[in-house]
Amino acid sequence: MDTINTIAAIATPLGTGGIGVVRISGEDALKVADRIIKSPAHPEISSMKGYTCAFGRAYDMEGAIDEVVVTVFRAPKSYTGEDVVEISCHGGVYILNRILRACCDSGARLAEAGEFTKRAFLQGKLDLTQAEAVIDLICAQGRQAAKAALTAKDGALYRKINRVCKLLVEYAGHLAAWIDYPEEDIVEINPRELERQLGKCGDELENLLASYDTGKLIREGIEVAIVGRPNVGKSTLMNLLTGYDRSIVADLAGTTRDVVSDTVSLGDVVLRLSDTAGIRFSNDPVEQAGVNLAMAQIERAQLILALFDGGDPLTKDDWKVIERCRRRQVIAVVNKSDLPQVLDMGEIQRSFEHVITISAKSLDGVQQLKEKIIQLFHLGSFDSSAAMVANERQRLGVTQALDEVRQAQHALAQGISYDAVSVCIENAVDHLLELTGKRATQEVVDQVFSRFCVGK
Ligand SMILES: Nc1nc2c(c(=O)[nH]1)N(C=O)[C@@H](CNc1ccc(C(=O)N[C@@H](CCC(=O)O)C(=O)O)cc1)CN2
Ligand SMILES: Nc1nc2c(ncn2[C@@H]2O[C@H](COP(=O)(O)OP(=O)(O)OP(=O)(O)O)[C@@H](O)[C@H]2O)c(=O)[nH]1
Ligand SMILES: [Mg+2]
Repeated sequence: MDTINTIAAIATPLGTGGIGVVRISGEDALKVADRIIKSPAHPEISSMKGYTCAFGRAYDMEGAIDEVVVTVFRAPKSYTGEDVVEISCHGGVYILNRILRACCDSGARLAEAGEFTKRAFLQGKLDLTQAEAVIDLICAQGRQAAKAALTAKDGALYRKINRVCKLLVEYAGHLAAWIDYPEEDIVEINPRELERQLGKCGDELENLLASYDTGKLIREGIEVAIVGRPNVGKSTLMNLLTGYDRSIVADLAGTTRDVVSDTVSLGDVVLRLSDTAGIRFSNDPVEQAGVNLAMAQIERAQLILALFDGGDPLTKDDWKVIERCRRRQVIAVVNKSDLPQVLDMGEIQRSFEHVITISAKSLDGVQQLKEKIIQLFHLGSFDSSAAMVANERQRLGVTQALDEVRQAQHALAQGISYDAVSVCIENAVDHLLELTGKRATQEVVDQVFSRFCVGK
């Protein structure tokens, strides 16, 4: 057991920046600050009020480290619920590390990953789903993902789970009373009515699960492979979508060799794009290796943009691409619409459900391509202000709770003993309480916070 209960960490990214923050939390946070900060206006940081700041200098044994601004938060009104001191210094790796070391030499210890938020959880500031939303906020790459994470941080999922949980506890209590004191004057259980109520709880849990796949796409982005035979304009499209010269474009067939990847936001949607080598048979082992990578990318992708050259007839290599894309989520993109069109569109229409004609040169059709992607993944109907299940842990917990609720319903319908019904409902409650962390094992809690970075 660690005896030092005051933690410190660098809260900002370790790099060069305008300012950087070292954060201290715990009962000795103010004492630690007293030892390393000298502020002309506040000789004792520990006598500052909560939510106030002061200008000063940070010192260690060797002397002054930097000029800083110190912000004081007093328990319980802080992120962690404990006394917190934030030291804002100049944003350099050396200075940040030296101030952190000074904190540790003055009564703090290094924080573990996620320990600040874990303390907020232990102090009851957040439930586990809200803590998880903090990481999702940090990792959000687009508007929808950030909004959904903030909704969860505000407790939308927590409240929903809590509501269902309360109802189930009520039913379980009623059943238990009925089972234990059948001869007493307890309102009789109407199995049909209870079955109906359980059905409603089950439906709520089912609705939560329904948005999981779309939410995952919004959070993590869609893995998109841009493929096609050489010279159809894959790299040109890649550059157009990323907005800069990410890939080399040349009139030479076989220009792209490696997989070139980048992440872009198209409106609300994050695409994890991969530009690939043109698919054709080649005697050049290096080019062939690139083609193999392209093939592998097709297998991995959630969406394939299969490019064709509208200004050329279909070739054997085009057919290879068509074969590879069968039974996959594909948009056929017929490029170079600015050139006289000779491509057999009939064949393309027969081979692909979704076909978009564009010119990567003149940008014609690119907007339609984007809209098609949003439409294909049902991202347009995504409601980021609704409660939703945001990760595997939550999905599993809700699924297990739902399973128990459905079993309870089934048991009622079959006229199986109230004992069995009651056990199922109690199991469902257990799963829900583990989700919010009200009744979670140390392992579950540690697992959640192990996903955090140090300083959060
Ligand atoms: N400087 C700074 N910026 C930050 C944070 C921080 O800790 N420090 N945050 C985190 O890393 C986030 C903000 N989160 C916070 C959450 C709660 C409280 C807080 O003081 N809560 C009190 C008072 C609430 C109230 O007045 O209603 C409380 O919960 O009792 C502070 C920051 C993002 N920006
Ligand atoms: N006219 C016209 N030319 C285009 C268009 N898109 C790309 N090109 C040209 O087509 C040639 C090949 O483009 P790239 O983007 O390098 O083609 P690629 O598919 O990446 O080729 P590889 O990497 O060799 O497989 C270049 O000269 C581009 O300028 C278009 O929409 N219209
Ligand atoms: Mg290329």
